[in-house]
Amino acid sequence: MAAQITPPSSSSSSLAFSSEFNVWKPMRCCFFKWVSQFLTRGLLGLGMDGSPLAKGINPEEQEEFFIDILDKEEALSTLSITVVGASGDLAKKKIFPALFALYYEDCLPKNFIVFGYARTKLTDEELRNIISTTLTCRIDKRENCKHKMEQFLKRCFYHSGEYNSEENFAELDSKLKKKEAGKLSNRLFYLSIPPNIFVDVVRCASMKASSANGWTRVIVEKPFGRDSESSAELTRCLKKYLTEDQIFRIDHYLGKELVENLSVLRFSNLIFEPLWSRNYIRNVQFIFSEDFGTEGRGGYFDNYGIIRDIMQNHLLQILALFAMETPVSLDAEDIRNEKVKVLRSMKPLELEDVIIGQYKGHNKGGRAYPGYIDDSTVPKNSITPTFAAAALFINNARWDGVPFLMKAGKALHRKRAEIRVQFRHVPGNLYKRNFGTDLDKATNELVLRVQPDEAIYLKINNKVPGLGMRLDRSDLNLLYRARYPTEIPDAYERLLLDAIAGERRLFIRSDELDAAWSLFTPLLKELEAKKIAPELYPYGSRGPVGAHYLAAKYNVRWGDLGGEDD
Ligand SMILES: NC(=O)C1=CN([C@@H]2O[C@H](COP(=O)(O)OP(=O)(O)OC[C@H]3O[C@@H](n4cnc5c(N)ncnc54)[C@H](OP(=O)(O)O)[C@@H]3O)[C@@H](O)[C@H]2O)C=CC1
Ligand SMILES: O=C1O[C@H](COP(=O)(O)O)[C@@H](O)[C@H](O)[C@H]1O
Repeated sequence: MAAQITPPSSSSSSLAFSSEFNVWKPMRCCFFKWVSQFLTRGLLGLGMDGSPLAKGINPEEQEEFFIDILDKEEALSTLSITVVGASGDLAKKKIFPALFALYYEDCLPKNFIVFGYARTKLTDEELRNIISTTLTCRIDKRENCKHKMEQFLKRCFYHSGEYNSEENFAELDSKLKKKEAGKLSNRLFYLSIPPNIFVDVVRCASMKASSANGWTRVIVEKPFGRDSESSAELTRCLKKYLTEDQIFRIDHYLGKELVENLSVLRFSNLIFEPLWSRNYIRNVQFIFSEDFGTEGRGGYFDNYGIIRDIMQNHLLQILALFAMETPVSLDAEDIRNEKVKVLRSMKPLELEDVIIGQYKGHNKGGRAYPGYIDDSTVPKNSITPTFAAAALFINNARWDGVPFLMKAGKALHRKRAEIRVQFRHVPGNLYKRNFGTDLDKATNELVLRVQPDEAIYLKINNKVPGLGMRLDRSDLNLLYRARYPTEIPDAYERLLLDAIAGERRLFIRSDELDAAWSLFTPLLKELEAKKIAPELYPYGSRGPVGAHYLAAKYNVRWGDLGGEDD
């Protein structure tokens, strides 16, 4: 009987010995052990003669043997990544730098090329000049950085074309083919473009620039529609040209280190999982704040607003991961099945459980900060929310009655994203009288600070050292920069690597998307139909007071506003 193999828990558990296994370096570094375990204990265990194991050679020789196979396979295949919308903000700010970081870390296959595609007329050299300004060696004081950048830029090319022109995509295809030089070609398209042209690009790319002999995948950026109907329509149109397996809907919050760690924390530590329910948890808070406004993205933002921009996707995805039942395995489908179940167990949001706000101009320290409607790309009478707070509930046995609060806002007093878990009071607490009247302040709180300054800390009650019996609140604090010397990779690096590996765990499946929209669509329609005016809050403030009333309605205090840097 073949021995049981446990796939690695990191990003490529779905890699199997299929055609996808046309081998590149990250698999070597990250999964070599698993690969060799599989081969030696699996295939070889089934009695393949001539194997290194059968020949009785040592582990180093085995490793060399497999690396040799991987090298041979790698030499025969290519990866072409086309960034559609290469002239845009996201491409420059995130995608090219993430690709370079992967290259620097030796995580891209030996044969890879990157193509920028957009309408703007640029030469290869001009694209290289533009992107070179945003490439950085992620980790300080790295050797060879300049040389690596030059090598990376030599692999970057540009093709100018219209987004709805099959002819222009056929030209791209010819250029790709030339560079791929007859090897097995895998092609990844990253749609870093406004959503109104997603379908045109997918149509042209799939018809004229799909790989003829390898895989073709498309990373789709948000927004995935504005509501249930438009999202379903987008999915329907994308599926005319692509299968669900080819579509990688990206939510970059799922690629953040602390979000990735949420499941590890919960499922690999005995102390958390037993507490993870209504029996011990009083409420959970998902908080996103930025200390800047829509600067430059007002045109896009005004059509969406903060609920669609942050809550319906980033915060809801984290909530689903937080609240899901234990998945059968770490496989993408098992995890996404559990997330869908949570989303489908939730009550759609109602107006009375939501408050919205919009930032207004404010003078501080002799500086004038503009209001949202001062943005030249925003209509003067806009009532689009730049802040929202909401209370959500999961109607299942684990979470019945527990408020899940979300808060998201732009132009607030600081930049922060965190998950806060507030626990119940200690029943019959022996030290009750030491806490004064405010027992809520004495409950435990677990905080996962997603950014900045990643940390996990647990607020506990502790005796102040000394002869008396005075208690205070202290933190058991896992501050990442103090504990881990390595730089944390950007979310886009992780997600790009996963898309290349065919790992779908951190991408949104279409039924997840439908369930997410079902929760928010009725509310969004009501807000728009009733033209509900947002509560104004000053740029750089802590947001509208309405958020406090909403929390108070459910006996909750926002954990991020507790003082002492919370
Ligand atoms: N920027 C960000 O921080 C984030 C962006 N996103 C999403 O990523 C995608 C890309 O974002 P971003 O780079 O900011 O977008 P941009 O507005 O910068 O657009 C990207 C490129 O698309 C082309 N383009 C822009 N508007 C139009 C239009 N109306 N019709 C046709 N082409 C157009 C332009 O290229 P050209 O004129 O050369 O063809 C532009 O350089 C969007 O879907 C956005 O929602 C998601 C998260 C964060
Ligand atoms: O998706 C989006 O995210 C960014 C915030 O991302 P972060 O990784 O910098 O926290 C937000 O500014 C933008 O409005 C939104 O579209």
